[in-house]
Amino acid sequence: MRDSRLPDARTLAVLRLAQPRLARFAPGALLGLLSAASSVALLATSAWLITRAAEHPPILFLSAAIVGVRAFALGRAGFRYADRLASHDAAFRQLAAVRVGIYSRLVPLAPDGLGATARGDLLTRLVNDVDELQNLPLRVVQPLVTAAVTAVLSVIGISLILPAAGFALALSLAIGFIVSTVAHSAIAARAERAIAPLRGALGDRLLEFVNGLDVFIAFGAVAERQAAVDEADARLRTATLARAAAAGVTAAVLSALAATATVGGLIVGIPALAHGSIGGPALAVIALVPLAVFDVVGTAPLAMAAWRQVRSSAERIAASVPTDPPAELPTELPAGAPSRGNPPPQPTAPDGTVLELVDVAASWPGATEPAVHGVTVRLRRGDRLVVRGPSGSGKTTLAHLLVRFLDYSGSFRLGGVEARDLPLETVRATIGLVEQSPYLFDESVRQNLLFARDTATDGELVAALERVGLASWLSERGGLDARVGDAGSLVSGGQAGRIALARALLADFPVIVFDEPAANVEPRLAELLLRDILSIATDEHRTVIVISHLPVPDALVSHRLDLDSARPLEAAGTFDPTARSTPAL
Ligand SMILES: Nc1ncnc2c1ncn2[C@@H]1O[C@H](COP(=O)(O)OP(=O)(O)OP(=O)(O)O)[C@@H](O)[C@H]1O
Repeated sequence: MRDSRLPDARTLAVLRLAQPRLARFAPGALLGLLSAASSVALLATSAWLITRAAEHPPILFLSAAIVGVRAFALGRAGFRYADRLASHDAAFRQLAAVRVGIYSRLVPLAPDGLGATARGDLLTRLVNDVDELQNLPLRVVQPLVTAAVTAVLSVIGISLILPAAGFALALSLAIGFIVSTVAHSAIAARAERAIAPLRGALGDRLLEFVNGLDVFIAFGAVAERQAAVDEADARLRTATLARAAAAGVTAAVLSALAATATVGGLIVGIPALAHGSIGGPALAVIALVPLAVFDVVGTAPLAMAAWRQVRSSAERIAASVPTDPPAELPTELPAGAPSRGNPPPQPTAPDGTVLELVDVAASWPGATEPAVHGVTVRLRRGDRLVVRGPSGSGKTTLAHLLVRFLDYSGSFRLGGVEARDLPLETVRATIGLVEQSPYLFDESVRQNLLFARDTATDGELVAALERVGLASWLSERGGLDARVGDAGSLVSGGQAGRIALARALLADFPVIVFDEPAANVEPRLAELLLRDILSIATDEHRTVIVISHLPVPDALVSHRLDLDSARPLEAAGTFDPTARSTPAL
């Protein structure tokens, strides 16, 4: 059985991270215990008081109990409130640590180590599964501790009044716990373990549905995809219903056993009353206290159920990040290690070289063959390299290795320093990548640009937009507050490309790589965009690498690189740095 297995080491590490340390957990647990004890004491004192009052003793004999009832009633609510504050505060703080822990393990994988990860499922792991972990302290550990301590103290208390009644209470509590836990597990264990993965599947299908809506509408596949979402939703609902049914059955079993415990107390208590070994008020306590104790102990079977869900979420979180990142991804220098070369603020080697690749190759995670290989090129400040090659020849792969999304073999030097000896941050501050479909945030134009340099003034932002030919567009749209829409849906492909260019200029990368910057632009405007990119870069003495299948005039190009996958391995992509301005395409 799956539940009987111990969680594996990675799941245990996630669970350990989710459980607040003792100093934080103890105040909430103690307050919760005081609240539960107040509940039981309130019922015991009330039962004693009402029965004793019926005997008409002098009021003096009742005053302590009257004060007790008030104190326990107030204490129960007050301790419960304080418990909620303390235990939720501890759990939420812990969640922050869990989230930061997961993000810091995910970031080194992004973006190329997450290619095979379903984004909707990843989102539910980061949101719902992490949220589920708060239940470890709140709904698993604390209720079990409270239930166990309350049960033991109540059995001791009742045993002091009448040992046989104490034994009856202990027996019914044990039976109640075992029967309700087994019943709950039989009805809902499988569903509870399935809820987190089913939630992930639903998130995934929903995200796919929303993201691909235009394609689904165009191909008449909306109904089919909607059915897929409905099916995932129905499976999740079935599992949730099974969980609710199990909770209902558990509550019914516990109520029945609480009543049985009361009857048991009366069965052993009435003869004791007849023999005069206990009084009427004590009998009332023996008969009624089990009701309050079962109220508290009844949370234990639900805690076992919560444990199944917490464990399933912890397993999913542990599995969302591989133990060892794929070898194809770059590794960061060890923390605190000085970079083996000086970070190049002006990334120019003494001989004037900005960037040099010698026999460079790179592979995608899990691939058996390198996607690009044998690339040799040397660029100086202000050089403009145009890379071309057939589809699949490794142009995007080259762009990704240049910004260190992928690791490389061979030599890749930046300002004379081997790139793998520099912190990733330094490489990415030196080389900027403008991707084929540049991502625009659903924000104003201003925010999309400030993202590159948050200290820029409005004047600098407008100047950057003017520089990339967007001045009239900007005034038509009403200035920097204009929205660009979700993923740039309110701007054209060419405008998005220009905003991305402005962003790269503002970020002030000494080297900028453009991956098919004109891919989504009609031919005439595409040529104009390419021209602008290369001439602006020339004016600003930046080094520019443009991946493009479109012809680029010789006058704008200083180097060309052909990545022809049809060529033999040793000759592919080799560029002779002495041969400047090779024939135009
Ligand atoms: N994320 C990825 N995971 C695994 N393999 C990939 C990934 N992206 C690309 N590849 C593979 O790497 C090889 C090179 O792809 P790449 O995208 O670099 O080519 P490209 O020259 O940019 O093509 P295109 O002109 O069509 O954009 C291809 O065989 C491709 O299937």
